[in-house]
Amino acid sequence: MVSGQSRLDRQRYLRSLSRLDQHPVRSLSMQNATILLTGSSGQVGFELQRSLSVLGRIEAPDRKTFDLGCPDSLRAILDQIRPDIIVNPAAYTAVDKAETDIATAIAVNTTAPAVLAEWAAEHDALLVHFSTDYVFDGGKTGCYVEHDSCNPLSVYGRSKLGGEAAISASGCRQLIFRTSWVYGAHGNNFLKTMLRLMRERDELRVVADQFGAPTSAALLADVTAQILGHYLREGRPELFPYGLYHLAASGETSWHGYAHTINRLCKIHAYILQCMPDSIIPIPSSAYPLPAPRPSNSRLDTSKLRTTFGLQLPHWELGVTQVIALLTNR
Ligand SMILES: NC(=O)C1=CN([C@@H]2O[C@H](COP(=O)(O)OP(=O)(O)OC[C@H]3O[C@@H](n4cnc5c(N)ncnc54)[C@H](OP(=O)(O)O)[C@@H]3O)[C@@H](O)[C@H]2O)C=CC1
Ligand SMILES: Cc1cn([C@H]2C[C@H](O)[C@@H](COP(=O)(O)OP(=O)(O)O[C@H]3O[C@@H](C)C(=O)[C@@H](O)[C@H]3O)O2)c(=O)[nH]c1=O
Ligand SMILES: [Mg+2]
Repeated sequence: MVSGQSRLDRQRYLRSLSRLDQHPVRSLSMQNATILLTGSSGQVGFELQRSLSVLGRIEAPDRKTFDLGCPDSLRAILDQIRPDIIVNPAAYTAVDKAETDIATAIAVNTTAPAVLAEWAAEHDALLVHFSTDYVFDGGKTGCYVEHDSCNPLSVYGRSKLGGEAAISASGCRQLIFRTSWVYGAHGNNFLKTMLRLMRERDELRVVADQFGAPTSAALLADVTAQILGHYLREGRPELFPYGLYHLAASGETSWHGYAHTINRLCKIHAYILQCMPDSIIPIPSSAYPLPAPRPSNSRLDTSKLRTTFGLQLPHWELGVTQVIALLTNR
């Protein structure tokens, strides 16, 4: 039986073939690829600058030059750089602030990706985009697969879903990686907040009823580079398995479990000499009210990505161990 999703994938595939008839396929290889990278000052963008550097020439304009908050200004820069691949980790990621700064969140997370996708469709470029577990409401039992229906609980989630939808509707060559709970040595994240709070406070209270997989920016960047390597080596880009993929580290935990592991690893590294073994208190989400509700289930099923590209996704604790070792100079 052909599922609704497979039918949609097939329709998109046929649409992309008909566009390829109109525009002859550009010859592309690792030697001559130009990659436009957005958000290079962010967690994922920082790591992508490293991992993509072996694949081609990277153009990484800062936000003054390439401001996703002003989507109308983007075409001129795209016409100038003429990228073969656009990699877009830039986003409005302040989940609570987005609840009141709605117009900016939508400009950056929905309208700008739509412009990038239109340009990519017109120029046979590939758009690589990142999205989030927060497109789901968390009500599912078990892991979310790519074609599960979305129902974001927050403005951030809605604006990111809008970006996905616009890219999908453009029919451009596209890879959308939905991921979760990103952290890295560079940039701001929950792991770094915990390290700071563990030094400042005697007691931490962390929600224990939201589940997902902390995913390192380095893992996202490495997997993206692996997959782009396939794309650049593929002699017939019309055969490449474009689409939406869940991409997260394996295993799962709660934010409380994550904080507990950070604390344990810090003890191993003797980073915080006065550790707080019993002072990370599990609390329900209701005891930690925030402007934007978070989904209670952020678990992403990554089978599609692993089987399509033949990749393994390491356990989340491995990346956390590495980042803590980096941050504590061990
Ligand atoms: N962080 C997370 O936990 C998760 C993130 N994601 C998604 O992964 C992707 C990467 O996230 P992450 O690296 O953590 O994000 P960060 O918040 O670390 O970085 C965001 C980047 O976007 C840039 N940016 C923000 N606004 C604009 C703008 N108006 N014009 C140009 N650039 C802008 C920032 O620039 P500047 O430094 O100048 O502000 C920064 O470089 C995003 O798509 C995000 O939605 C998905 C799941 C979880
Ligand atoms: C700092 C802190 C947070 N929390 C809770 C609040 C929240 O439910 C959870 C995570 O908090 P944060 O605000 O750090 O995380 P948040 O900004 O919600 O992280 C999200 O960012 C966006 C960009 C994504 O796409 C998501 O995948 C996810 O990573 O932990 C505590 O319970 N105790 C604390 O001391
Ligand atoms: Mg946050």
